[in-house]
Amino acid sequence: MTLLETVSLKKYFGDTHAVDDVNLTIAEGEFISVVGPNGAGKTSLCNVISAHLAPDSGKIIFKGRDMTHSSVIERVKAGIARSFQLVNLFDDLTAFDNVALAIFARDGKIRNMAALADRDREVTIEADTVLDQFGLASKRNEPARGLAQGERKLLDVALAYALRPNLLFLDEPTSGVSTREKDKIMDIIASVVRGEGITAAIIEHDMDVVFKYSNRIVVMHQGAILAQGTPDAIRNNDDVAMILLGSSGPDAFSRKE
Ligand SMILES: Nc1ncnc2c1ncn2[C@@H]1O[C@H](COP(=O)(O)OP(=O)(O)OP(=O)(O)O)[C@@H](O)[C@H]1O
Repeated sequence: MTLLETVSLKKYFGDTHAVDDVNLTIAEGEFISVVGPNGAGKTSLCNVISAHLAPDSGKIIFKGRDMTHSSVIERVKAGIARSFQLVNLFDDLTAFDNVALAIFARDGKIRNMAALADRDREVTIEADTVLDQFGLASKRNEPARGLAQGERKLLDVALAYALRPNLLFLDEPTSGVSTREKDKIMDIIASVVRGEGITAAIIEHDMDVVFKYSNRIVVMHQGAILAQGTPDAIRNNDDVAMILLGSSGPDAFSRKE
């Protein structure tokens, strides 16, 4: 079943066509990657889908509802959450407090102090479960600023996950970490999203990560979708290799350390 559909979506910055007539459909349960050279429009597309940017024209349909003009909060409530290229943590708070705050933010208003105390117990259990799912239980009481880069990336994804989305959009979840850590981070993310039946879309530059974890790859170039298909189809698409790596053929995609 279709979860998200963009219809002729456009976002221009002056003469720059950051998102140019994008028709993207994401089905429930998919794990897609959005790839493309720097400036292709990947983050702009994500920003428009999450309401961090308003489109110039086009539509965003989520769960069959037209959400084009809805706010970030309305989209989070509907089930769209995203993480950012640069992690967005409260650095002085512990890993636990970061997750607990995301859970409280998701729930909104609390009626009275008794309700707050009850909720506090539930949130503690839920936040500890989330930390455990993301392999961060042993870092529970450490301030976010003291965590290693890979742990910070995971905590950032955990905050988006704590919003209980149906669609989780992750902007470069493995940027700035070593190749070995990338696989560890992606194994954890893939296991959580698949285990919970969450639909995921990641923006990613490392094609080994993209080929390993995606069911479908969407290639953007100059704001538009240049190609999309299974990892095998994209691996063997010479136009895609030319655009992404400036060379042709499947060998262009082997990881270079
Ligand atoms: N706020 C903005 N104001 C003006 N131009 C912008 C703005 N945001 C993005 N752009 C431009 O829109 C185009 C698409 O940028 P975007 O960041 O979406 O690409 P990207 O594919 O995510 O790139 P990268 O892989 O480098 O993150 C680029 O030419 C960029 O300079």
